[in-house]
Amino acid sequence: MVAITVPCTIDQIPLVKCPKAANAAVPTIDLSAPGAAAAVADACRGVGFFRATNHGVPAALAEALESRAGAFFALPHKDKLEHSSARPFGYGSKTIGPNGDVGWLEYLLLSVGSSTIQASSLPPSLRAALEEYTVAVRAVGTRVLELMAEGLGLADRSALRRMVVDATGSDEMVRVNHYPACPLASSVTGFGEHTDPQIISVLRSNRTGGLQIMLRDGRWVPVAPDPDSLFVNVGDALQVLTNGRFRSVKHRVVAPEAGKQSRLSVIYFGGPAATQRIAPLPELMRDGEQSLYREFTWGEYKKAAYKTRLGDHRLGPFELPQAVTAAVKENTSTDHNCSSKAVQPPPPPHVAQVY
Ligand SMILES: O=C(O)CCC(=O)C(=O)O
Ligand SMILES: [Fe+2]
Repeated sequence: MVAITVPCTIDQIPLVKCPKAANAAVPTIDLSAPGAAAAVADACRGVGFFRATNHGVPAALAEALESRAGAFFALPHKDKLEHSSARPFGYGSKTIGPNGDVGWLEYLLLSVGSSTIQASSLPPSLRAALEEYTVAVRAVGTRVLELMAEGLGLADRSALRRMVVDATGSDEMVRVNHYPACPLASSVTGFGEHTDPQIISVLRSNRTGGLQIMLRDGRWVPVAPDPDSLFVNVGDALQVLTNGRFRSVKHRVVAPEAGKQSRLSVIYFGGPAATQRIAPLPELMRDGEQSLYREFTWGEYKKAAYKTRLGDHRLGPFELPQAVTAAVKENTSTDHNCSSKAVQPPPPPHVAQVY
């Protein structure tokens, strides 16, 4: 990435440096089809990302949210700033987290408690649309977590779901990202590369692309937008719970170029309660298999992660030595042209922010 200096309204937003690539062949899984559990597990073992169809979220809910969120982002900047007081939650513009990450976007980051959005000051129609959508997307998260447990062969099909949707004090969030077309340059970072920290993320966007994922061989590839589908990605906590069987996928967003429609995405993040112990599920461990990570609680992870940058290797401090050796072997065998930190030997032990 190369930093550019542009007028202060943009500040210094890095460019994304990557050759043009064909759209990713994202695994597509019909959530209600027989065999969905095995397909989900395959996708999570592979790229760590899949497209979910037949997910049950009514199109009207997503469209209502899209139009109300669009109206919110069209408000004068000073009106939107009134919603930015409850950091890290609320409205944000161009800065992501407290540690210097910037992107060509504005967003609302909201905490979900008992299915309700914790943001009483939002315009009531937006809040209502967010709540309805959140209830529906949580149900998708529940179904996906059950399919994951089944696909992993866990006897207790509720083992993952219980950590997120059934747990008191679980760490669920909804984020609405708005990426206006960027008039000053192309390939401008919308949302810098990162992995999502939680257990799962469920994303929906409008018809404007920009999302890219990193394949296992280190290549960055664009994901074609599809407003009728939901995209699920494995988060860091799930990578640990499965002792690396499921892979937390690196992803990023490139801002739309001048003249293009804005990108609007809504992401549900399903994380556990602060006291939840995060360690490989004993039932998954084969005889003699060693944990790749030292045990931590979700609260410890978040605390460490808040101190770091978006693209940092946040699981690093929790990896045990054999995990680092395996990662070096994998990374040094890749060959590609994209600039990316993930194909370097693992960085020193520090972690990225949880946002
Ligand atoms: O806006 C997007 O499409 C993805 C954003 C993202 O990765 C995130 O909010 O964690
Ligand atoms: Fe993300």
